[in-house]
Amino acid sequence: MTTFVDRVVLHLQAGDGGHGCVSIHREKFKPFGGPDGGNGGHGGSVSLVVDPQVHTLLDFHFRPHVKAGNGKGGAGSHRDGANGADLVLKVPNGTVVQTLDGTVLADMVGAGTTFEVARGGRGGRGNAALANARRKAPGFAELGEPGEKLDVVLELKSVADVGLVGFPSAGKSSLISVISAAKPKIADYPFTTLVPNLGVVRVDNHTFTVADVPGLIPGAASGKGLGLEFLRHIERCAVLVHVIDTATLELDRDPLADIDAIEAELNEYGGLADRPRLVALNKIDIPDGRDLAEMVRPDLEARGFRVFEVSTATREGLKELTYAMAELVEAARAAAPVAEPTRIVIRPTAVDDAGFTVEAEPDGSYTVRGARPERWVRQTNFDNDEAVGYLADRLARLGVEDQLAKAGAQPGDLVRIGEREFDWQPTLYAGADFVPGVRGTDQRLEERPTRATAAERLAARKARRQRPADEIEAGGVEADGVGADVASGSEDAE
Ligand SMILES: Nc1nc2c(ncn2[C@@H]2O[C@H](COP(=O)(O)OP(=O)(O)OP(=O)(O)O)[C@@H](O)[C@H]2O)c(=O)[nH]1
Ligand SMILES: [Mg+2]
Repeated sequence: MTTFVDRVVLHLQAGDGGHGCVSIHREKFKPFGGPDGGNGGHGGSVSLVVDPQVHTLLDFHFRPHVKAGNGKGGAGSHRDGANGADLVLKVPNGTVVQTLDGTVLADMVGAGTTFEVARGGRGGRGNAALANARRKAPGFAELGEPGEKLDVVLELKSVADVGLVGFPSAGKSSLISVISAAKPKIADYPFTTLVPNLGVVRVDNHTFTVADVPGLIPGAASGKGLGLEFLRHIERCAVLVHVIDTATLELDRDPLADIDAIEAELNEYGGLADRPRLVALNKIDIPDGRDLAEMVRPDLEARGFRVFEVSTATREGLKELTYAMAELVEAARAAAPVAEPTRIVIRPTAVDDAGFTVEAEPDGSYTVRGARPERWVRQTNFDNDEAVGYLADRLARLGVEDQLAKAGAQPGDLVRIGEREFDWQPTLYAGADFVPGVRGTDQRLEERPTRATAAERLAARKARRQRPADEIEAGGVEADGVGADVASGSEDAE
């Protein structure tokens, strides 16, 4: 059995970043070589790209779990880990990418359009990269970040100039097969077409695309039959053509009733009222059909439709119909902006990428939100005290501690950053990595001298600078630059 696949749920997992390595260079007679732990490789990301050769989402239906490669860990002797392999998935033109709750992430139109859906985790820096003038041999490295993991819905909305609409078996697929090179399945049972067919039609020097979509039945707009799938494809067509079966044997159907039923569904789906429409009365090669077509023609014209009597079997009337299609398509193109060129969909970066927020929760705890603090927490190996100290320094330097204090946090309060919870113990000074004790431990965990925070020291320094010149002269030599604040570096811009 064929499955209708133009909507799939994909489970994506970008690659994890490799861990950074802790290593110290060893050489004979050089017991204290420098740190030489390499960085972890970045995790591979998952991207989608529009490929004109791909027409359905069927492949994803059979393979909904998608994972990009992990980055390799760093190693000693400054060896960086390899990056994980990126994964590029080919999708049909007109694929809409949504989250499970319906937020549109990307609307992929135009060959080559690319969208990075899941970003790989960053590789952790090795201890060589974390070393600086004061922290000469870090006893820790950063962890690799986990890759993004998310579920998305891919939905195909065909992009065609003309959409053929009509009841099942009206002859839509037959029509596209005779006016274009498309060779869809044609059969005398309803719902033969399950996946939309696109055809390219050339009339003189005009070229346009036509979409043959599944048949429509009353109730389609509320999901009956293949209704919504059908309507989704019509949404992007500039021109609609009603294909009507004039020779149906069903007693309760006639061309006027069919058009009413389909218009009612289009109307209920909404947003399609402005599309120009044509009516193709099909199967006039059958005598009863021709009679009926001639009978209803005046009624349809009275309603404002341009009517064409056609037969896909004998090809009668097709030339006039395709000319009229071309005319409407040209008019629609003239009215609409130029077709979108190939473009790259840029992932919207989180607004607060640079900053962070501190929020007091009703239960008395505090939550810190922000891309950087959350990433730093993910990169921290909590089994290593030195790494934890380094995290504390970074957070203090970013101003997280000051904001927590401002928000009213008291020592011992619960603070949440990303997926971690901490008992808040204010770090009393930042940039304190200059007293290496035992490797992998942080001295500050044992002793907590009461000293000014980084911000307080900065303010004090500014105040000193701003003192009038004469006062400084009178006051003698200023001990500028000497004091606790030498330590606050800026090596962690990242
Ligand atoms: N006699 C005659 N039969 C036709 C004509 N056009 C289509 N048919 C027949 O009508 C039947 C249905 O045709 P399709 O083209 O599959 O109809 P459809 O509208 O695509 O149907 P669904 O895909 O089920 O929605 C087939 O048996 C065709 O051979 C025509 O002009 N004359
Ligand atoms: Mg069909």
